[in-house]
Amino acid sequence: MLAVVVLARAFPRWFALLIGCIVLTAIWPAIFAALVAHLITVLPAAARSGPNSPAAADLVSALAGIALVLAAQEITRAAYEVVRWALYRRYEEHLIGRVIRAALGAGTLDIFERSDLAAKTDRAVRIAGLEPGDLVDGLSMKWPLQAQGLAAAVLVATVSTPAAAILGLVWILVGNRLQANMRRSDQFTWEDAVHAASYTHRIGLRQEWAKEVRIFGLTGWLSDRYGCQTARILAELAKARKVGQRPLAVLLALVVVVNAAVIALATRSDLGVGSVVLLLQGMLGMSLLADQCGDDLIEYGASRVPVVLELEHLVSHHATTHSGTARASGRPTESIVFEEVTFGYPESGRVIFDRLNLEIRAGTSLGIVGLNGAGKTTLTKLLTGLEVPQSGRILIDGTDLRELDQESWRKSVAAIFQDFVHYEMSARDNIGLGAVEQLAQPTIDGEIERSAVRAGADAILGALPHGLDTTLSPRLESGVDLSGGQWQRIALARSLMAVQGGARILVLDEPTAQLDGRAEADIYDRFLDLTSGLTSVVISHRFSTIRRSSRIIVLDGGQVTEDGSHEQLLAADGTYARMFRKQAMRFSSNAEEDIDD
Ligand SMILES: Nc1ncnc2c1ncn2[C@@H]1O[C@H](COP(=O)(O)OP(=O)(O)OP(=O)(O)O)[C@@H](O)[C@H]1O
Repeated sequence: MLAVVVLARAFPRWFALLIGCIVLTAIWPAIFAALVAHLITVLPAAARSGPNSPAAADLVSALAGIALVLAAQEITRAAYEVVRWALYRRYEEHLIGRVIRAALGAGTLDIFERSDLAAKTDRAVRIAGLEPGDLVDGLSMKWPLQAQGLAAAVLVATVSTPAAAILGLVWILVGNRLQANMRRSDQFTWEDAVHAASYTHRIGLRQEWAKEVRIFGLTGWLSDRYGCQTARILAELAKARKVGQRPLAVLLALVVVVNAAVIALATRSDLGVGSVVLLLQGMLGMSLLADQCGDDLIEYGASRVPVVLELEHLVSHHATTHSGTARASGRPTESIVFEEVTFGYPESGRVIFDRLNLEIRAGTSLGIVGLNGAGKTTLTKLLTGLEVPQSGRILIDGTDLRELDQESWRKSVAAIFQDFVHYEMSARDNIGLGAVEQLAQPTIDGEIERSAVRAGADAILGALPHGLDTTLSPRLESGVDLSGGQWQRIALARSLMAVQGGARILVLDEPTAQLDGRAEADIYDRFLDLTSGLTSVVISHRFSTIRRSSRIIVLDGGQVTEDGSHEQLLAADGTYARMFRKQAMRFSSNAEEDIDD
């Protein structure tokens, strides 16, 4: 019912049209039955009294009426299909759009990380997108049949009201029992078991997992596991279906008895032939009151709505606690200050930063060094507002980040993380999404090409078979794949688009790890040039990259343990100097040159 209310409120006019079509779909067969009964009644008199008699005229009118009803039925059916399809598409777009808006509206990553929110988010994202339009299809199947069943009951009532009432009651009881049986069997199948089985089969089929699945020889294991999971679903289904069969059998026996009783009474009474025909047609039609056609689709489609509403509720509550209204564009002009910032990921129990203090002057470049897990990425997530400190403040030109409007703050920040997205879209979109509001402008291709040149990605674009229109995915028709290093240059070009679009802070979290040392050095030389005047934060395990930053900090144990230029840190002869020397030795022996201890 809730899902129907959501549907009707979202598209009141289309919903009203659907109801109109359903009512017509039910009315035409009832009128048809009444006309046939009338035809049978007048037929003998018309045959007796000749072609010019009133009875013959009556017969012709009945025939014309039948022809009109048949035509009207076809027209209604065609209109019904148009309305059903339009409502289906609109509703799908509406509900999936609500999930996307809710998931993105959260702003921070809490909805994926906090256990009380993550499970609900995952469920909503997983379930809500799965053909919510089935609700419309189900209603479009079920309601016309129910309406036809009701119209048939009216026909029976014109002959005998008690017969209509008793038959109606019995058929409704049968319908309810069938529905209860179906619900019981669906409860098991729709949710987690199906999800688990579908995850298993996806492991075997996803391209990004294909190498590992083959190398570890998982094929047999996966198909066995999938087979077991499916067999379990089917066994549970069969078990669930057995329950409730006995009361159903009793009800069906009652249907036979009541129908037989009504027919016996009708043959004994002095009903005319027309009334008997009407009664029989009505009795036949009343069985539609118990029809289950469309029920599973309705259940399936309607089950999407509560999870979407729940996600919206959670996110709206959460979003208001984390977003302010102060304008962020143009900031920072002075500084970013971490003041006594304490942060740990929800659920982990581990404190990553304990009263961290750090000032980043606007317009400077900061390099961050630290061992794996020291909190480098976490620091940039706090800076970009993706995570919120448990205590302490992050001040942007003296204003608490929480007081800034988060949407405009995000526009001020361009960040490329280690796990940046490989969009299965055109090269144009892959770069242009850095400044999404410019994507529709006619000058966008020129801007994209400029960013590509700056990121050293122009040669990659030049080699694409359809230029910027080429889809960067081998999975899609005429799409191409890129190497890890080529993807990184594309991602860099995207971040430079964001800078062109007005971003004042650029965060690069090791997006060049797959480039060779020389290519990386080349990119960073350009990068520092291009970002001079902007605030940039670079995380890298390579000293050849990090040493180019005017200021470098070492993160250790949730604190800044060293702070200075490359030369100053070498002179201080601390952790940085030790790590640098170790890497320099490896580098000179042509080995891996990552920061590692
Ligand atoms: N979403 C998360 N939920 C829980 N713990 C997390 C999450 N992300 C990171 N962590 C943990 O927080 C700590 C800091 O992680 P972070 O990614 O910031 O380190 P890092 O210095 O960037 O490491 P690396 O050099 O390996 O990239 C690690 O112990 C990590 O396991």
